[in-house]
Amino acid sequence: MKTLLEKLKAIYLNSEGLPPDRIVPTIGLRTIWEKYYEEAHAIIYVIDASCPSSFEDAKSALEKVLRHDDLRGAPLLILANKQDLPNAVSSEELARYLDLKELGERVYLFESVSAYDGKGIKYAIDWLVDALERSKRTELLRTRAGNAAAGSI
Ligand SMILES: Nc1nc2c(ncn2[C@@H]2O[C@H](COP(=O)(O)OP(=O)(O)OP(=O)(O)O)[C@@H](O)[C@H]2O)c(=O)[nH]1
Repeated sequence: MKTLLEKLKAIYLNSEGLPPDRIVPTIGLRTIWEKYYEEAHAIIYVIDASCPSSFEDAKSALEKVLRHDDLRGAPLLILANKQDLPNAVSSEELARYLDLKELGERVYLFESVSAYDGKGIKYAIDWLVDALERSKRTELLRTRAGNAAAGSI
């Protein structure tokens, strides 16, 4: 995700972004995910598409995220990352592997991307921006944020 965020900065802010070899690994972030759910407008779930042995874990972690009440109605973008690697599976294949049953009415997209060469990222983020513009959840979060700001004056 960090490599991807640097690429996003590079694409959307026209800045350089850290090169991949300057990005250090995060340790133990998963335990604090839930603290952010309530305020999240969307879910971006990044999967290493070059590593099928990790798909089962990725699937159960994502299913748990999708079951969480605090994320109800949040648009879901699932990124099949590392498409620059020859063994990476496509977003369609990944969708078949994951076979998510918890999608319900949720707006979602599986997209093939590479945080290294930038493939697919603009398309995916443009899709997300559009989904957010139509999202009831975003409307609700904005109203809530507005009320909180008004209350603090
Ligand atoms: N080939 C390739 N490698 C990538 C890509 N994106 C990330 N990586 C590499 O995958 C490893 C993990 O990337 P991170 O961006 O740190 O991913 P993360 O999920 O934040 O990882 P942690 O912080 O370690 O949990 C790093 O060695 C990256 O250089 C990609 O699109 N292509």
